[in-house]
Amino acid sequence: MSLTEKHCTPCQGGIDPMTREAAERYLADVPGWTLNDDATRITRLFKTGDFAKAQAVANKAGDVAEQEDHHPNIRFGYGWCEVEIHTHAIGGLHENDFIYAAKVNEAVDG
Ligand SMILES: C[C@H](O)[C@H](O)[C@H]1CNC2=NC(N)=NC(=O)C2=N1
Repeated sequence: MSLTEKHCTPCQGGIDPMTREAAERYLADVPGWTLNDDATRITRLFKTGDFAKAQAVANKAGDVAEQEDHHPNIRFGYGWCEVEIHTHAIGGLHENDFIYAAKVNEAVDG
């Protein structure tokens, strides 16, 4: 099953975040996203060209968050929007983060 066919499941903590090796395998399925230095979060920087398109990306990423009950940090400005996600409950990455990233890609890139 592809990541876009899955749904984020509630994560209450009490489990370990995924390893860097696991995260690197998932990363191959979410083009444009990068892993941070300590493998605890993933980020995608969208270059949009103007403010309205950046705001539209932020809104789409926000809509996916509410649909999936999995919430990113979003920053945007003129010509750019950065979406960053990790699983607060475990202080690192879970499959939910990659499901979220895949759905943002689908919403923004089509
Ligand atoms: C019950 C519900 O799934 C949790 O409160 C969710 C809400 N959204 C969340 N979003 C993120 N990014 N991490 C979480 O641990 C998280 N927890």
